Amino acid sequence: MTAQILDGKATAAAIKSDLTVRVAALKARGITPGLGTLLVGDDPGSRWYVNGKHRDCAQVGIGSIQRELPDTATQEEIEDVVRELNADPACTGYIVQLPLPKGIDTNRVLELMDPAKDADGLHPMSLGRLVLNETGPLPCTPQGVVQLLRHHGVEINGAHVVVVGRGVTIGRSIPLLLTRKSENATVTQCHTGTRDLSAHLRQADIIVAAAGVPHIIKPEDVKPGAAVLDVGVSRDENGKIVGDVHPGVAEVAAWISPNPGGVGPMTRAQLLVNVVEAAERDADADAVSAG
Ligand SMILES: Nc1nc2c(c(=O)[nH]1)N[C@@H](CN(C=O)c1ccc(C(=O)N[C@@H](CCC(=O)O)C(=O)O)cc1)CN2
Repeated sequence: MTAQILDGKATAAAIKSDLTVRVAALKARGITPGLGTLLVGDDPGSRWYVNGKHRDCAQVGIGSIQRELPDTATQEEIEDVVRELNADPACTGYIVQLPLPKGIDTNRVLELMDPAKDADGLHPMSLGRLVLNETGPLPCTPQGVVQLLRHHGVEINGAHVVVVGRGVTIGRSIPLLLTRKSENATVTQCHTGTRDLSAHLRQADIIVAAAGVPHIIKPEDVKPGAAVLDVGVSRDENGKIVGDVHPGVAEVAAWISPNPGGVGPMTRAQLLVNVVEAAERDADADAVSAG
């Protein structure tokens, strides 16, 4: 068997094309959605991601607000920029690019964000809304995974999904999304404390690998016909991405997401979805209050 590709680039392009129409409709109502980003430090990877987010905004017609601080920035300096973005009327939603430099209390920064402007779905209020099944921004990478599966017609309803990893941006929240009634999956979450990871993986209809450990998912761990999503990003000595999934898995799985070109572009597309949905919610609320 050679797996079919869960094509994140093409799926993200389709989402962005839909968003272009929705942004034009907002502009016709006098509203231009704006995405703000705060980048602290000069990590080339983070800078690349942030620049990509602004390129995406330009593509669909969303405005950009780009804020940067050096890696010597103090907690107070970072929090001052967060307050400015909270107050900026041009900024519909924003993200603080993670990770922040060592010594910065990330949770304190995220908690200071106006939850109504949380474009990442990582504010405690947004995560709480997800637990309570309320409307709000969804965490971008986990929702990117769900959309990638849906777009390719991979059955999630009733599937046994094994998630490897428990990091805040992905592993922690993906079971919350997949166990909603609309998705209806059964989820096993594995992590560094899991005994016999292979035994869990072999039961999975869908594997979401977000461990950040190169090639931790081996062909012999995968049930023939499973769908395998590679969310892990490690780098080799030449800076090339090495995912969590061994290339040989493509011979066993029915579906596989490439890395790069799989979940990464979906993360960026979902960020734009969150901004446009926030602008649409604001516009509808304004229309109601105007009578
Ligand atoms: N505030 C946030 N910080 C971080 C998040 C996040 O969702 N919010 N996730 C990651 C980084 N990230 C988004 O910020 C991100 C990662 C990867 C991609 C992407 O498109 N990757 C490409 C390949 C890129 C390359 O060659 O290096 C792909 O997979 O095709 C987009 C966004 C951590 N921080």
